[in-house]
Amino acid sequence: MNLINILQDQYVSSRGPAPNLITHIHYDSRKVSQNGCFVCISGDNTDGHLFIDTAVQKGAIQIIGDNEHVINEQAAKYPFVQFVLVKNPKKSLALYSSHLHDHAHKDMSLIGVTGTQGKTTITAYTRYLLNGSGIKTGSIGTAGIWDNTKSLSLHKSTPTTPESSDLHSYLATMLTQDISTCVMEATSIGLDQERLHGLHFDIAVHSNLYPEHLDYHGTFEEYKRAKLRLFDGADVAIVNKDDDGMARDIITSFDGRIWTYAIENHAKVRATDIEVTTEGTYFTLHIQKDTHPVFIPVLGIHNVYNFLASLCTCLAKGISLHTLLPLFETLEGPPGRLQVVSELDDRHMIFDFSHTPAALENLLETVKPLPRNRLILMVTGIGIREKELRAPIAAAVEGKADEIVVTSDHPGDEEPEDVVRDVLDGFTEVSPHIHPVPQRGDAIKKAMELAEAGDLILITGICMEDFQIVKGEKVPYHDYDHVKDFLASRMSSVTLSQIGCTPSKDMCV
Ligand SMILES: CC(=O)N[C@H]1[C@@H](OP(=O)(O)OP(=O)(O)OC[C@H]2O[C@@H](n3ccc(=O)[nH]c3=O)[C@H](O)[C@@H]2O)O[C@H](CO)[C@@H](O)[C@@H]1O[C@H](C)C(=O)N[C@@H](C)C(=O)N[C@H](CCC(=O)O)C(=O)O
Ligand SMILES: Nc1ncnc2c1ncn2[C@@H]1O[C@H](COP(=O)(O)OP(=O)(O)OP(=O)(O)O)[C@@H](O)[C@H]1O
Repeated sequence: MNLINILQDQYVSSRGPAPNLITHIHYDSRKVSQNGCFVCISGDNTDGHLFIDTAVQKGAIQIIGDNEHVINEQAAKYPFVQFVLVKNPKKSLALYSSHLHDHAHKDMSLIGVTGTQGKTTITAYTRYLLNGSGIKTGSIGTAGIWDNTKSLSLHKSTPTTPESSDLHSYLATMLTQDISTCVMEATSIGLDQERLHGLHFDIAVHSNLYPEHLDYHGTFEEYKRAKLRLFDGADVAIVNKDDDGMARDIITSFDGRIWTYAIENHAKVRATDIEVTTEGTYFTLHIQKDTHPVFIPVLGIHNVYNFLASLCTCLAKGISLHTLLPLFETLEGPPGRLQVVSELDDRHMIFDFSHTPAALENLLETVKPLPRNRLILMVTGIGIREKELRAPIAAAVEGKADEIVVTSDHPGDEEPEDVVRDVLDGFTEVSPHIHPVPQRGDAIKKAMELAEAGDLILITGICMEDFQIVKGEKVPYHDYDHVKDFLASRMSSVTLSQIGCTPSKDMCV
């Protein structure tokens, strides 16, 4: 085992016997087992160097860290274990993980997507368009780990950009399925924590940049700096010219080829004459001097931006517009992002992931132009996190819908009634049009009961997975089951037609 080959410039020195075989690598002592390598990472709460004893007890035969004093001390205590001193444990974790997975990423084309909003959607659109063009493409991000056809049931240790040890194993899994391209979300936190260290991106995609995660990054400039790292060394940059946040920074510093897209400004690829309907969005697509009328079955101007980013990515990959054009009208987004689930006779129903006051305000702006009668809105307080957002959620939506159903999502250790009460506290007035319904499934039915002909039912919340977290347990749960139950009980014959998604269990749960 040549540590310099594996750890490259991160290697400093080593002590103790070189292991014959390392079977796995982990940054959490609790997850290490026989013949493993444990990487000590200094975090926000604690320091991995404190858990070397546990890792050795669990079977670690190699320890990597950057605290020379602790590494030397522990090497004397455990002479049968190899201790490796490195410059940066997170970069070392990435390089070592790549080695353990035979550098699968080098046999794949990687596309990274970064920005404050739109990453999940751009990732899903790109995956759809590339697969439709005959390029076997997987994806990694908030919507899960996907091969070219389905979501894979692989464990995720982070919400969006995986730790490098997981990331390399996902890529290796994809390669065994002959997947040649992977499109992945690159979050500022993931980039900052070196989860993508050592990967080469053929294409780096930018959506937009607004202040977010400032508690983590400290300043907007640091947040931007983290995002810009995706573009270091990439061959092609896809840039949203309408974004004031970081478009200029990329354009002025990027060395490779640049594809720009925009709605407001001049760009290589542009959309004009946008018309949003309940079925989807019509616009004129401009690619340099050529124009094409286009329909995509998704809603919202922001999704036109996301589509343009994905289209540029495909064009930059060398796919012809001729190949892509027929795919537009069946474009599929990620589950629960303005997902038009069904036309219930003469009513409309949309699921959206919005669960913060800002996202709900955005969502309500987006659906404003849609032709409809009344708006029936379901909002949720979340039990397992963001308790402080419950009352502000009420403030964000008060007076903006005809009927508001308030419910709970992932109640966790709390009673759903208490979660709902916290949301209700945020309304300034008591109203017969505000309906507290603590159980999420019952709340969906209530929203459907309230709707009449021509009404739009907007179901929001984070319940995109197939479970609810209740008292520490993952309880199986699907929103769509409640839609179906309601329809079965109330309607003799209904056509559920999908726009922008395939009817499936993972569609709206
Ligand atoms: C806030 C944040 O980024 N946390 C990450 C960070 O955790 P931390 O600094 O709190 O770690 P810590 O608890 O101090 O522990 C330090 C080290 O000791 C280890 N440890 C700890 C206890 C023990 O008994 N044994 C042991 O080995 C820990 O595994 C860790 O390696 O370092 C850990 C190890 O590298 C990460 O797994 C962890 O991500 C957690 C899971 C997470 O959820 N992060 C979120 C915020 C995140 O990354 N989100 C973004 C999306 C953001 C967006 O929405 O845009 C993402 O890309 O997923
Ligand atoms: N291009 C965009 N511009 C502005 N807002 C957007 C854009 N794309 C999506 N949004 C808004 O952000 C929400 C989340 O979209 P999406 O999941 O694609 O973004 P994301 O960057 O992956 O965020 P997250 O990591 O929180 O999932 C959408 O429901 C929509 O309200």
